[in-house]
Amino acid sequence: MENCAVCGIESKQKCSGCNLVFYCSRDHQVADWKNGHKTNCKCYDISSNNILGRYMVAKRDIKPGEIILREKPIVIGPKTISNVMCLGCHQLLNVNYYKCSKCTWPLCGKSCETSEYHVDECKLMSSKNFKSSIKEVGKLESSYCVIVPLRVIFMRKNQPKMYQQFSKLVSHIDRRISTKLYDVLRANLVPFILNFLQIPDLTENEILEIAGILDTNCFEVLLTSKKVKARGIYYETAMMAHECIPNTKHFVDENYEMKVFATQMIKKGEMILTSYSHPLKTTLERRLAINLAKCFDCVCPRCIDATEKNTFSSSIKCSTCKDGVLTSCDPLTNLSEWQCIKCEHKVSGAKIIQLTSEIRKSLDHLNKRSVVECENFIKSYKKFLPDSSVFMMDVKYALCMLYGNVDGYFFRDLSPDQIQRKLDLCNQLLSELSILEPGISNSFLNTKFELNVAEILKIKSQFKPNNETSKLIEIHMERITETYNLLRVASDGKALIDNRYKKIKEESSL
Ligand SMILES: C[S@@+](CC[C@H](N)C(=O)[O-])C[C@H]1O[C@@H](n2cnc3c(N)ncnc32)[C@H](O)[C@@H]1O
Repeated sequence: MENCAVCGIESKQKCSGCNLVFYCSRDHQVADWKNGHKTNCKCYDISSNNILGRYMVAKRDIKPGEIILREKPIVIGPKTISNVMCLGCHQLLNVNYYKCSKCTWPLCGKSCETSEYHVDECKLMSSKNFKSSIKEVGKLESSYCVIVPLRVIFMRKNQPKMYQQFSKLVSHIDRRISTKLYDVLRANLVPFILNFLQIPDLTENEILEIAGILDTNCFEVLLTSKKVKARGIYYETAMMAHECIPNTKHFVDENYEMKVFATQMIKKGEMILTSYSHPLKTTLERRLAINLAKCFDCVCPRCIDATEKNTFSSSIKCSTCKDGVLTSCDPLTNLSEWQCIKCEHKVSGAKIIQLTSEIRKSLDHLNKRSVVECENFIKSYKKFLPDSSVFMMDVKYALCMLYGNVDGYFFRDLSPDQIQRKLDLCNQLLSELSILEPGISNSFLNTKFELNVAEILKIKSQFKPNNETSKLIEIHMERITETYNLLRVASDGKALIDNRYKKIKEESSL
């Protein structure tokens, strides 16, 4: 029993937000909320050290699936280089887009001329007689690089407190300033804001600092159902430090609200971590991308371990003994030699980089909607890549989703061999994902969902309906429902999941 935070008497009820403060009654809870608990009601603290800067730490044990925080962006808009998009609602546009009648930037329609995101920039640009040079869709446009910095500059004037918060974020400008991208920004973004828009009381350094903060801290805002592909600053979310095997996942909902949830148990005092990269990239790829985008060298437990927790997910098969796999002799040095764990044959780092970049290119061009192409990829690369390679896992994940869900491979079309193939792929993937993306990540849940789908299809294809098979199907259906409920919490594409769930429910009751 704890004491009520307001009157001190013994109380059982605790705040369901932070689980840390107790109240004797609803009235005292409401009073405390108004009195300041609203801003303190968090399950995390922000700490800092010399290496990470600020980072998030759990104030109490956080269970898998628990929402750690929700927040709206302090600024949102197009990426530095973007496909043609509406500056009002941020959806990608097709050929017949509308041009703002005042500033001529592409919009989805007249209604977005007065969108809260667009009005300030529209007023300023039209007063300067700006004409957008964007002509065609399907091309990446660099002129979008001015929009988010401009929105931050408006924040500086209209919401000074928020801007103060924004300016405390890291920019790594010292490292960025000598890059090609910042040469381009200095030559285009800076004169546009200072000379063309003539915004007063602003220097070149301040503009580049804003760009640096955006590049270091923005999250991708991806809403597949609404065709939105933008970036935004989520202040609290940005406090999470990086590890390549994180303990959280996040997604942005249709109101641009960020939700961060725990994928594993996070014990009191442990860091709350996100990944700035992708789990299905090799160590070299992840470390290079993080260095470029976030300006630090990752030395997390996955990166320093050449075997990546015995998954060998960045490894290449040894062409000498054909039995072992090659791992880097020093995973923190890009050009380090690689050596076979069985025959000790050595290969230069340059050769490994060349081979993996060729495989990456081939994967980037692969049509992941085609079962045949995905199966062919696996066949062709089997001689170079172990089953647990990130490239293989990527394609296997696509296949797990394709069997049963696409034209020519719907439930009724699958042969017993194809059902078994789906089952094997799901099982292989789950054992690897449980190490590289443990807990309730989207890919783990989707694979688990599809594994139980395959189990039901197998039972139905092998046995005549009877009490025993009905019971087995029921067990798998229960597991599917459990996974479906978690998936609905953990992702934004709810319609797609609902559809998959409806289909298997119908199939299992036939
Ligand atoms: C999105 S910010 C995180 C918040 C930031 N630490 C702050 O104080 O505002 C990303 C930056 O945090 C630091 N950081 C995060 N994770 C790190 C890690 N694992 N190792 C080193 N630096 C890290 C790097 O400076 C990185 O560019």
